[in-house]
Amino acid sequence: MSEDAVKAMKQQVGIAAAQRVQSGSIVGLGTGSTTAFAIEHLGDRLKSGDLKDIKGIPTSFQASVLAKKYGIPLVTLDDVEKIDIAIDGADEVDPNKVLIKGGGAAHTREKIVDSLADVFIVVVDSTKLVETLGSTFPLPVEVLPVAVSPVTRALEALGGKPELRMGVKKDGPVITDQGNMILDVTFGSIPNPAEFEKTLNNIPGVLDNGLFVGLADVVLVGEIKEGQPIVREL
Ligand SMILES: O=C(CO)[C@H](O)[C@H](O)COP(=O)(O)O
Repeated sequence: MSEDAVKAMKQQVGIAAAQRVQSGSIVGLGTGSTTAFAIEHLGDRLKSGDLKDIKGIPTSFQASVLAKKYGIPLVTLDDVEKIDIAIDGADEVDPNKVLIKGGGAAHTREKIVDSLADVFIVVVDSTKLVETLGSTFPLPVEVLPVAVSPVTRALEALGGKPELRMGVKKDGPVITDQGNMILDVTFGSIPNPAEFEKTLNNIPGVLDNGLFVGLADVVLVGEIKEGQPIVREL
């Protein structure tokens, strides 16, 4: 599939999710290129007056920068008791709406925000749909820098092949918004994600992993049909 086609699907699905936000809502703002289209569209709706009085809770510096660019007022988790709706992308989605996230190294904060939302909408293009999790994308695990070596060994003992994520246009490892590091772990497949999510998070030094189990309420999928981007619900 061409880059332009993937971008068109991401844009369409981002816009579709932003259309579901109602005035007065507290909105969790996810991270990534698909959510960026949703944030932009929320800004457009605020500007046109179609949407009023929303407040965003960003899941990363990226989301916060985009929200400011598009005029979305921001609040923190200390300011609100609940989040009405969260919109976030994913790297893999299985038929049970279980996700792998963390391609943007933001999954720890994303899980906090997405799990607090009354409605969590996942926005993906059709290339993200898989039968078995872990088959196309390694599982990101956020790790305290001092624990990278022991956590690497623990992940290997669980059958994974961990690789320290390295920066692009930066020498050395990727440092997350929280000051930690990311191990991208290839498992080949993850047949029991609910149990595995807990097993991984029990390793001392692991902050959180990219498995999102039982959190997604709605998955919107961007597809190309007869040459045009369309959106359907999984
Ligand atoms: O989990 C994420 C960031 O940590 C992203 O939502 C995920 O990587 C999808 O990104 P994109 O929309 O750019 O494909």
